[in-house]
Amino acid sequence: MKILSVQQMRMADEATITSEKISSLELMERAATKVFDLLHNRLQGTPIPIHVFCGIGNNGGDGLVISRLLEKHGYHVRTYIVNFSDNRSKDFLANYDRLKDVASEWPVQLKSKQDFPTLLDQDIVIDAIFGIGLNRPLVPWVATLIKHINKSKCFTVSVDIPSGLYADKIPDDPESVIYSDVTVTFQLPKLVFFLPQTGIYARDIEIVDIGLNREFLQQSPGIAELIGKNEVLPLYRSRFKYSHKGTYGHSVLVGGSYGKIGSVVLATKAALKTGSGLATAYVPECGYAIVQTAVPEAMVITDDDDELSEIDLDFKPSAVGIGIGLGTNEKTIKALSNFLKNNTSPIVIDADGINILAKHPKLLENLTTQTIITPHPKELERLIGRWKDDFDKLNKTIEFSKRHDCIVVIKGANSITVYKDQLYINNTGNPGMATAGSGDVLTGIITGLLSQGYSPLHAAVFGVYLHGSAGDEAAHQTGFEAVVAGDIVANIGTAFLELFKQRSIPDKKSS
Ligand SMILES: NC(=O)C1=CN([C@@H]2O[C@H](COP(=O)(O)OP(=O)(O)OC[C@H]3O[C@@H](n4cnc5c(N)ncnc54)[C@H](OP(=O)(O)O)[C@@H]3O)[C@@H](O)[C@H]2O)[C@@H](O)CC1
Ligand SMILES: Nc1ncnc2c1ncn2[C@@H]1O[C@H](COP(=O)(O)OP(=O)(O)O)[C@@H](O)[C@H]1O
Ligand SMILES: [K+]
Repeated sequence: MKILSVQQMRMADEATITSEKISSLELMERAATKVFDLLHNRLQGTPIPIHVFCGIGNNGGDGLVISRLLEKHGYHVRTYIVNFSDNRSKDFLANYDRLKDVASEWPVQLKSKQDFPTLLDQDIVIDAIFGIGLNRPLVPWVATLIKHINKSKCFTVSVDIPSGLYADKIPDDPESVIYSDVTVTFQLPKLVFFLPQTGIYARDIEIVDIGLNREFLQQSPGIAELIGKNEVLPLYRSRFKYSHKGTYGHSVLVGGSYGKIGSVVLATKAALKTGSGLATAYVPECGYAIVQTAVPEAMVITDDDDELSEIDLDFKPSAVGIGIGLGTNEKTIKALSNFLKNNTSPIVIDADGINILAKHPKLLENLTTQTIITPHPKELERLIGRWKDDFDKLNKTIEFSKRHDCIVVIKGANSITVYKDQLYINNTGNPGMATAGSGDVLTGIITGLLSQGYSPLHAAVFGVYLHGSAGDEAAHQTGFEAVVAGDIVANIGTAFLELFKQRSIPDKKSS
């Protein structure tokens, strides 16, 4: 699913209004009705007090439509107008008039702190103060109103975007943004919902289709792509009946040091479980018995040291995953450096491999095109330097990717794969995956996909998706806390099966 910029969203609005020959007021009615339907569906007429806070722009206009529909359906509604400006939008005013016809109570005008209502814990708040039109810092009393709403324990539903959150930059004051329980967003998700600094405000997202012009949406380049099942299914390459293990490539996992051989075990298992035809672990001598015992399906090549001092292969691997548990001593740096100079196989670099690149940036010149680098935030910082905020982080990563023609997977809750200007935001995974060795499994999965002939970009995007999906399955079985990296490996198969699962249709009652 595409993610558009604010300007592109506004253009999509216009394109819809023109092509359908409808007014913006009708589009507002359509959008807000979708929010009402969702609420009504969940509340089923429950007489809970609902406080609808409306700004004076089109987000506020949506709020007024929602208030009117709630009133019509007998809900206990109180509407507030947050008068942060006299510049009321045309569609806000039209809906203001329409609300007055049905409202049992006149909307309450808020102009300062003295006007704030008391909110009880069990009440519901609809947040329609600011939408994607927020373009400057809040005046102090509106910031205080947002804090007042946050302080209450009301269940808060934000319309389109939590108020106080810019769609395209981080907030001026992190405390002056609505922490919404559910954000009902129009047509497409917003980039800020998936960044660590801003995703915290939109805990749960519901995307409602408001019928924006399909042609425009398809043609619009977007600023990022949200990766879900629909996006990865076309990437999947099926296996042929007359294939053999050679068809699916030979993965080589290079890494490990004394006390860190487990990382290579996890990655090697993951490569095999992802479908690599053959897998070889290249480890120091101390890892020999461990890998042979833990992964009998794999072959092992050793270096006669406790840390790798040479990486010498007498065959060309289909794919290489390198850096896991590697250590960063001088002889290992030399070994990696020599290896990268001569390597022409598709490659994933992780962990200490990244740390070595960060310390010796000259090595970046020797990377094969579209090398995949999979840093966690600390490793990324070593690689690209400090960033001001999450947007700066993305820009610096884009810059790095362009400069070195590499694919960078920024790992985290929503891992983001960056290739030049393109951002792919992953939507699988869970906090149970914040556990030792989880990243080693990802390296193995991506290597396994590369070995089967997936292009580097597809291997990265699909691999990150599968990894998260396997983690979701693991968490489903054990709960977040008990997930260990081995459970993610064990569920890679289920993650593949899940791709082809049809949604179950409820059984028809037998007559
Ligand atoms: N896109 C879609 O598909 C559809 C969109 N729809 C809805 O429209 C929403 C966007 O509406 P919007 O453009 O009227 O802006 P909104 O967020 O209501 O802000 C109001 C105005 O406030 C101003 N302002 C900004 N910052 C300020 C500040 N700090 N303090 C004071 N004032 C400030 C600024 O105006 P300015 O003063 O700069 O002229 C701004 O325009 C969108 O999120 C969705 O809910 C649907 O109805 C239909 C389908
Ligand atoms: N809260 C989270 N939600 C989803 N995925 C997560 C979360 N925390 C970590 N992960 C995933 O787990 C992996 C952790 O990688 P990494 O930090 O390199 O672990 P390790 O070095 O222990 O192998 C990444 O793929 C990351 O995206
Ligand atoms: K809002």
